[in-house]
Amino acid sequence: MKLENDLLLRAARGEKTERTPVWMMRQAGRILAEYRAVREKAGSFIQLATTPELAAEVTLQPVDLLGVDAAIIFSDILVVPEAMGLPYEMVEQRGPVFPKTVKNTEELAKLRIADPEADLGYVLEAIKITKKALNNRVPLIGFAGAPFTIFCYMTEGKGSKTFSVAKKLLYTDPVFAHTLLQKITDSTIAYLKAQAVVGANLLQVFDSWAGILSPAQYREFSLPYIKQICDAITEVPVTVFAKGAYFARAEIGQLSCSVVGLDWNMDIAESRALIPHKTLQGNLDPCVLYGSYDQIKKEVRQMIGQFEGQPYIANLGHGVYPDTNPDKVRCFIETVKEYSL
Ligand SMILES: Cc1c2[nH]c(c1CCC(=O)O)Cc1[nH]c(c(CCC(=O)O)c1C)Cc1[nH]c(c(CCC(=O)O)c1C)Cc1[nH]c(c(C)c1CCC(=O)O)C2
Repeated sequence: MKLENDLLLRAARGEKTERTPVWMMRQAGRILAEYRAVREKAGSFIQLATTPELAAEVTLQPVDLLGVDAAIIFSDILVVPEAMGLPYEMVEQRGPVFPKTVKNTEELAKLRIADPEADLGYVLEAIKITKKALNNRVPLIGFAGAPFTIFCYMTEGKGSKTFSVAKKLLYTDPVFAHTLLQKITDSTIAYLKAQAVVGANLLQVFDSWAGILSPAQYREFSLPYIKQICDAITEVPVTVFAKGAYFARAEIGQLSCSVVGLDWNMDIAESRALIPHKTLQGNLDPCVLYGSYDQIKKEVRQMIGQFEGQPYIANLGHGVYPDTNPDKVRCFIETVKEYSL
């Protein structure tokens, strides 16, 4: 079925579009009172994420309430470790915690390759419900974490500024690290393919912790696994967003993905020179949305002007912060829509 608004997909394929498509990482979430109400009703983040009807409901909210050009399925990157046998908890005000972690060969041997139908059926069901409710209005984005970012959580057990427990393993036991990374990669490929089969129109890979690695470590422990994912996913376009990996932009540009996501530390002109043949996505500093309406309009126009001439999808440089005023978000989205390339 043809989508009414397929700007995102055409831009992802490198086609010229009548205007720039726009969506926001973390658009389905706490910025919206309507999200907070559904989350309240669900009882917890995990209840919400594992109840397909409710996950679909909050996925649709930003399309209806903010006017974005794509929906992104409401879930989390940490559902993959859970499907491999390592459950997580979401602690209020603190974030995700894994009661058990993986640090040695015995623990690693107990993990399975995720079976999407058996272990992640609730996400696939949420995608099906969302697709029906969207009724071809806009594309639906599916996603997964990049293997290195998932490795960080599975070994460290919680968020961290340095992820030094995870990084230590890269130096002390590279064989263990590669074996775990491969298991995560195999699980992720199966999961992303399953998302495409049930209707995801584009898949984004989030390497949120790429920036903690040295260029050499990134080349050894992250890029080869993202490459496997990009090569395996032939069903729909893929976006690679590697937060903080400014040093690897040229190599990321060589992957067989369609879109490269930029964070706000990445200079736009420099990024275009390094990645000339792909669609770029990004990269407004989410803190700009704390500014005045005039400041937001000025910054957004400046950003689009710098991307002009290359296929482009407007977004923030990372997820929107939960205390952002939704009216400022609407200003961001409207300004992109008014500025036609
Ligand atoms: C690293 C990472 C995680 N999750 C995710 C990433 C990669 C993207 C990034 O770098 O931000 C991805 C993610 N998590 C969530 C989405 C939903 C879709 C979207 O709107 O983008 C997506 C794409 C929902 C969520 N995932 C989480 C929330 C907030 C929890 C809540 O609503 O109670 C939401 C809406 C929780 C979460 N989940 C995670 C953390 C560190 C936290 C706690 C921090 C926080 O609270 O924002 C892990």
